[in-house]
Amino acid sequence: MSKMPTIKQVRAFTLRGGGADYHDQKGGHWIDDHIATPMSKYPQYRQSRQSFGINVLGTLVVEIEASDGTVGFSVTTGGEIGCWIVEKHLARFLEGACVTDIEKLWDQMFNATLYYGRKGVVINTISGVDLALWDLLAKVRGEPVHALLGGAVRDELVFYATGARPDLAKQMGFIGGKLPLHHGPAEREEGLRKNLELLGDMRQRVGDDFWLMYDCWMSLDVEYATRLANAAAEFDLKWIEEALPPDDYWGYAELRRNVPSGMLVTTGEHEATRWGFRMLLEMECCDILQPDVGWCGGITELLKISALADARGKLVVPHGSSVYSYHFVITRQNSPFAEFLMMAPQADKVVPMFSPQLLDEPVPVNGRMRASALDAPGFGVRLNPACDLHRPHTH
Ligand SMILES: C[C@H](O)[C@H](O)CC(=O)C(=O)O
Ligand SMILES: [Mg+2]
Repeated sequence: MSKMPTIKQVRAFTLRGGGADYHDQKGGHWIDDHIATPMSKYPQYRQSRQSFGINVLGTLVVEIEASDGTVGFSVTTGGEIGCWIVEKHLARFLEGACVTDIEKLWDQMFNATLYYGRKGVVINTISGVDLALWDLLAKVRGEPVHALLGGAVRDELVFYATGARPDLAKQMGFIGGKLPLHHGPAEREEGLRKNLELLGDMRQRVGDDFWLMYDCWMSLDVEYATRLANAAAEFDLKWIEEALPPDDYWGYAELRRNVPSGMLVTTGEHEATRWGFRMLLEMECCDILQPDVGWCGGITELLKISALADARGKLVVPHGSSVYSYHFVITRQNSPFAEFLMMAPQADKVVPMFSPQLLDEPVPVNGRMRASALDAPGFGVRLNPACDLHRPHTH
C-alpha cells in the first residue's frame, strides 16, 4: 500500500440557522408548529419546540486536514459544546494518526469520554468526527464513501417524506408521508380526536396505496400510544414512531405487543451506539431501527448497529442526515428505503435537507435518487463558504 497521509490538524466550528441542526428554523415553519413533545405537559412549551430550547445547540462543523492538504469535513448537531469536546479532548487522538485509523480512533474517542459521555452531545460530537474521517479517507482515495462501505447494492434510493403535507409528498413521487403528531396526552380526548382527524383527512387525500406514519417525538405514554395506534388502524397507519422516551425500553416492548397486527413500531433516532441498539433489539422494542448517523456514533458505529439488526431480520432506516445516511443506505440490503425531511417551511417543495450549509447536496427527484448522484469523492458535498463559521475554541 502506498504511504497514506496523516492527520495534520482538526478544527471545530459552530454555526446557526437550519442545516444539521434542522430544528433551528425561522418562525412559521411546519417543524415548529404545535408538535407533541415530552414538554407538552407544560402549556407554555406546547406551541413551539424552540420555546423549550430544541435549537439551542446549533450545528457543529468538524474539519480534518491531512498532511497532503486533503480536507474532510462533516456537519452534525453539537454547536459550541461539540467544538469544545473536539478541540480540547478529541484532537489529541486524531492529530498525527494515519487517515486510515478510523476504527482505532473511534475506540479511543469513545473510551476516553466514557466518564462523561456515552450518549447525547458527546456521541453527536464523536459521530461528527467519525463522519469527517470517512469523508477524508474517501477523498484521499478519490472514491465516494459508499464504495468504502462495500459498494451500492441497488441502482437507486427510494424515499418517504417527513413533513406536514403527505398529500403533496405523494404528488412529488415519495412512497409515503410521515406526519408530526401535534397533540400529546396532556391535551386529552380533544387532542386525540384532532390527531385522528388529521390522519383521516390525509388518508382521504392520498388514497389507499400510500404509506402514512405518525412521528410522536417521545411525547406519549404506553396507554395513550396504544389507544392512538388502535384507533389509527382505521386509517391504515403504517408505523407509530418514537412514541415513548428513549430510555423506556420496557414501554416500547409493551407497545409493540399492543399495536394492531400489521402496524409497525419504530424508534431509535435518539438512541446511540451498538449497546443502546442491542437493548432495543433484545427487548423486542420495535420493527424498524432509525439511528441517526450524526448522533448514534457515526458510520463506524452504524455499521455495527446494522449488522446486529440484520442478524435479527430487522430493517435499519436511518433518521434524516442527508448524504451521511444516503451513502450508508445504498450499501445495505436491510435498509431498503430512506427518509427525506422536508425542510421547505410549508413542506410544499423539495429543498436540500441541510440547506444552506452544504453545496452539491443531492435531493430526490420523483421520490428517488440514482446511485450515480452519490459518485463524487467523500460524501460528495462542500461546506457553503457563505455560511458564517465561528471557531470558539482552539487547541
Ligand atoms: C417531525 C419530527 O418531530 C422531527 O422534527 C423529525 C423526526 O423525528 C424525524 O424526521 O423522524
Ligand atoms: Mg422521528
